[in-house]
Amino acid sequence: MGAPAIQVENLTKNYGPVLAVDRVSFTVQPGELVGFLGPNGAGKSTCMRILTTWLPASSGYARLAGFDVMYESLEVRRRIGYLPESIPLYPEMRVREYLQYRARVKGVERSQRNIRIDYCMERCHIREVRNRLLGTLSKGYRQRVGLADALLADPPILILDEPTSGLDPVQIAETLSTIKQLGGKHTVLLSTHILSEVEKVCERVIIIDKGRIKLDESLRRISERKPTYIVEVRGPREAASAVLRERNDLIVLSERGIESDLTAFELQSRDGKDPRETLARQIIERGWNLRRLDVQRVSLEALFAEVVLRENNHSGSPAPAEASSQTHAS
Ligand SMILES: Nc1ncnc2c1ncn2[C@@H]1O[C@H](COP(=O)(O)OP(=O)(O)OP(=O)(O)O)[C@@H](O)[C@H]1O
Repeated sequence: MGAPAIQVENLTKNYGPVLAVDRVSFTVQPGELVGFLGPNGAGKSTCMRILTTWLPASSGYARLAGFDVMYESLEVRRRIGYLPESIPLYPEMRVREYLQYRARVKGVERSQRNIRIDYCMERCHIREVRNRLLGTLSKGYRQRVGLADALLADPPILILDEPTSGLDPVQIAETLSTIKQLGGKHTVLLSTHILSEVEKVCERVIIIDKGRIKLDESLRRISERKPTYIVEVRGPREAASAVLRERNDLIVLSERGIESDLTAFELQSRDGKDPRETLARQIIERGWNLRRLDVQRVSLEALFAEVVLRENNHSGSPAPAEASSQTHAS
């Protein structure tokens, strides 16, 4: 295998007394589509600015396509497309004119310029605004012009800082589908606040909080993590607890009284086998009632809650285990 597309080693950034990025290390292989997730102020934009050579690190290093961001910044810039969080556009320029200017700056061959511009406008759904002044565009269209700009020179690596910010739901769906199609051919590092976007588009997630990496795992492995079984039994609590704890194939993660004779248990299977049917039989055979028996798969939301929210929330309330359709991390 050649050089990783992105290699980050002990990257640290201080803004005066503020430690924004704290010894961050990760590697992204060519063609991977990685979600970079974290609450506000986690350090995502700072990392992305360092990776795109716009900001020097205080210590540590990063290499993109094998080139050092600090000492070989021109080589790095040639190989990346960057969509910053706020896009600096020239308000008096028209969309197509702006992309022509950007294609020139990026050194796209003259004979290829119009082909690339048309392709990127099509991909980013901005053909209909190609003659509009940038200053008159909505935030959603500005964002998509920024994405088209990032794609212009067909760079192998795309660094996208909140590409769906300001878009309406239809535009979000279109942009996510565009980004998904870019994976494989391009390496994509995508920062977002929205967990469901990562689930829809990415193969892997890196969660950063307070400048430190809290999780770096593929979504497939997350989905393969052992599920939790929720059982609510109406019957004598001590006896019900003893029956569940006697089973060698189960781990009782928690036990909580809901009413005087109603108890909720959180269980995990030791051997990976689904224990629901045997559990139901045991409970019914003893003449108790089974009010609830379900399985909760590990979701990104639950993991996010575990690694970020629980630590920040000193109330100690347990993390929710089920994903909602769209959850904002901040
Ligand atoms: N120029 C700066 N000067 C001082 N502190 C800064 C500067 N830029 C960012 N910070 C601080 O560094 C930390 C990380 O900020 P950063 O913008 O990288 O986080 P983020 O994860 O991108 O957040 P958001 O999602 O809100 O954009 C925050 O505490 C922020 O206040």
